[in-house]
Amino acid sequence: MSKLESGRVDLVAPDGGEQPDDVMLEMVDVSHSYHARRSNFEKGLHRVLDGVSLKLHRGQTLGILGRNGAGKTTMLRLMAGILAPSRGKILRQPEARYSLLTLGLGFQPQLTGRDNARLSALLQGSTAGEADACLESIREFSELGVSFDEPVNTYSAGMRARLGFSTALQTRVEVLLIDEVLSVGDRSFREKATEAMRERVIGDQTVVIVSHAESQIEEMCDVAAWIDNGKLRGYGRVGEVLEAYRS
Ligand SMILES: Nc1ncnc2c1ncn2[C@@H]1O[C@H](COP(=O)(O)OP(=O)(O)OP(=O)(O)O)[C@@H](O)[C@H]1O
Repeated sequence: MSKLESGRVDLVAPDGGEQPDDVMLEMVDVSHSYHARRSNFEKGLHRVLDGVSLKLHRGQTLGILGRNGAGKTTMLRLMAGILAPSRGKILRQPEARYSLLTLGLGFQPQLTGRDNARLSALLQGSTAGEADACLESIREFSELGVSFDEPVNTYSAGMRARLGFSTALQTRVEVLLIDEVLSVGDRSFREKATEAMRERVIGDQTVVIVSHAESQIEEMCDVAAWIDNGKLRGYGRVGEVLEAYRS
């Protein structure tokens, strides 16, 4: 893997040169706008991100900070390739897998927890054998007991969160993009989930985390990006960015 890939078409870095192998993702002057129904946005567009540039190196854990509506989830969706930027480029390693973990989304309510877990694993690129092999770990970690084999539409919000997190934890991809998955469930499960995620990010896993829990960002991340009003207001070592964010 010597070059980063932007979307499905651009196979070269913006300057046409080689990107170092350890850069797993690069955002180059990325802006994103949504079509707005409200007329107070210029030309019917709501610009959520404005000229954001950053690089994510292999093994780094990047925390994204910002107030409600700052554009954090949008940024993760752009990084995952679910959204295409309105302007700028997002470069990825062509052979690496990028997976966005969010809770509560993507479950088929009529299917059981087990079948949803299997489906998620398959959608994230596992083979049928790999998906089946991780079901027991998911059942055990989720502590759902017999409910694991009940339809998800009978679950409470907390039970869905347990299933979502336990499934996400099994995901084996090169770049893990995590949206607020550690802020749900009851306290004991949250602590267990945080500990499991901490073990995961300490290794050479490349991770991007969005969380409103500043302490989690401080503890798990080595770099942070602070998004404010669509712009990158701070980017660098987590301690320094957090200090600026809090002041
Ligand atoms: N699909 C969409 N269509 C139109 N506007 C959207 C869409 N998704 C998000 N937005 C708007 O974009 C802005 C940023 O949303 P985003 O979800 O990225 O913020 P966030 O920082 O993750 O917020 P929070 O911390 O509240 O989860 C918000 O003003 C939101 O209303």
